[in-house]
Amino acid sequence: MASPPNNDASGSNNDGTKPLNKAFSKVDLDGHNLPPSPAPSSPSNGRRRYALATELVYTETKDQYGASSIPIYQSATFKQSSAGGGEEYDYTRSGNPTRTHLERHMAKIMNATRALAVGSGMGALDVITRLLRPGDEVITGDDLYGGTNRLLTYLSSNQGIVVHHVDTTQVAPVAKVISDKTAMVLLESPTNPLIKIVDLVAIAKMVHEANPKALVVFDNTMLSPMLCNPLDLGADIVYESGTKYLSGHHDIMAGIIACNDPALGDKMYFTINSTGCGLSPNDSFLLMRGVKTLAIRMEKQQANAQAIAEFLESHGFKVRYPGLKSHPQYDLHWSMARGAGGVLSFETGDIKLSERIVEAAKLYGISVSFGCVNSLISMPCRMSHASIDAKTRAERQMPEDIIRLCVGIEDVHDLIDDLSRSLVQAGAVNITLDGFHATGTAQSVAQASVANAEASETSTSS
Ligand SMILES: Cc1ncc(COP(=O)(O)O)c(C=O)c1O
Ligand SMILES: N[C@@H](CCSC[C@H](N)C(=O)O)C(=O)O
Repeated sequence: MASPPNNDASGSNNDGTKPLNKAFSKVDLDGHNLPPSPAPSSPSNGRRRYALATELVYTETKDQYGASSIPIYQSATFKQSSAGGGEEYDYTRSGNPTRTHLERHMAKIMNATRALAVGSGMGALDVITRLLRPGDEVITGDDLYGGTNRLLTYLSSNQGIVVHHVDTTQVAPVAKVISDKTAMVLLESPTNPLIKIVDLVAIAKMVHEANPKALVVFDNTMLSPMLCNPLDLGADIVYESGTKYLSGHHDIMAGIIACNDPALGDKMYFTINSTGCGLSPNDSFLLMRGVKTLAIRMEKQQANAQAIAEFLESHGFKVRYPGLKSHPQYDLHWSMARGAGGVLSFETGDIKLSERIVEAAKLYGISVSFGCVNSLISMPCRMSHASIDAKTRAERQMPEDIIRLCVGIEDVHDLIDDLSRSLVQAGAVNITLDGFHATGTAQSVAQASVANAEASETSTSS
């Protein structure tokens, strides 16, 4: 995993569990020292016995033939021994053994007592927002995944829900709008695509004090349970798009919801059974198979992302990535997370230039989504966030030229070579004797961003 800022020798594993043997647990496969957990203690609540990488692959299947991989129970119905029923399963919409196996595994991985698997990340948010009633208020961020923004806009236009979009990187803007009508505070971090960091711990504390009935809901798609356990940091409900890191191969759509309150879990299960959005047996199997390699994929993806972020920054681009010390919320990120993840974005200052870079790339597929084993490149304002109208994007200061890189597990030299070639081919860099440097617009964007960061540092310290 990438290194957090402080490097003491407290002796816990990088996912917060206690090592049995310090000598081995603090050395990774390459013999480098592993950093200790920067996250606040991150207790396992008694559900996880081993380090997360071990728990991801360790499962107990209860199968009559001792199958070591959960079978796909591809059946809509289950026979009952009598008309009275009473068996665990009757109908796959209500429950299916393959899905149950995945849900129990995910609960363990997410430090939850209950996990629920549905057909997509948006399906997960739909289930969660059905806890709301007309007149309820939701507080959320001003840099949100486009689909989340679209669902919230629908709820406010059609379901009588009031939605406040505020800057959730700080507590004060949330505290300003919280009231006894607030039913939900919906957070996402790092935000997609501006890679802003949300202070979950401080916001959850403030929300629970100001309105104990309000639920703090956290979208952990960008980090995955490998890097962050929001339930340990104050969230009441956490959800993720299983389409991304959890499954890891962009071959399924899935969503996972987790919580520690049995009553909340029952309410959300009621919605899943009533609406029929539970994950199919086949996709439950694929998600179960994919999640076993999450630790090793994430380790490689974020090591590659770190190298690419440093490469771009060293050549004068304004890069947004929480693994870079230049990220304005670097310390805050590392206080909550065990790694920086595999998504970064950078600006060029020119939409056409960004288009040329994206289209010149060969190894990076032009595609939405992230978290899969192969690298992707996109222009969020045209693609993943196109459902946010241009005026709102401008109000929220989303640069139209922003390029998002979702880094995979390829050889990092190939990835950097392909990016360098694309930058040169697009005319984004000048080649000089001492290497190459961002040209005109890209360079002035980077310089302006340094000037802005220095100005905001001066204004906060004065
Ligand atoms: C941060 C985030 N949350 C939720 C979703 C929704 O997930 P899905 O596409 O699986 O519905 C996405 C992407 O789609 C996302 O980027
Ligand atoms: N056309 C889709 C776009 C999906 S974006 C997927 C992913 N979350 C990302 O950020 O790339 C839609 O309208 O939802």
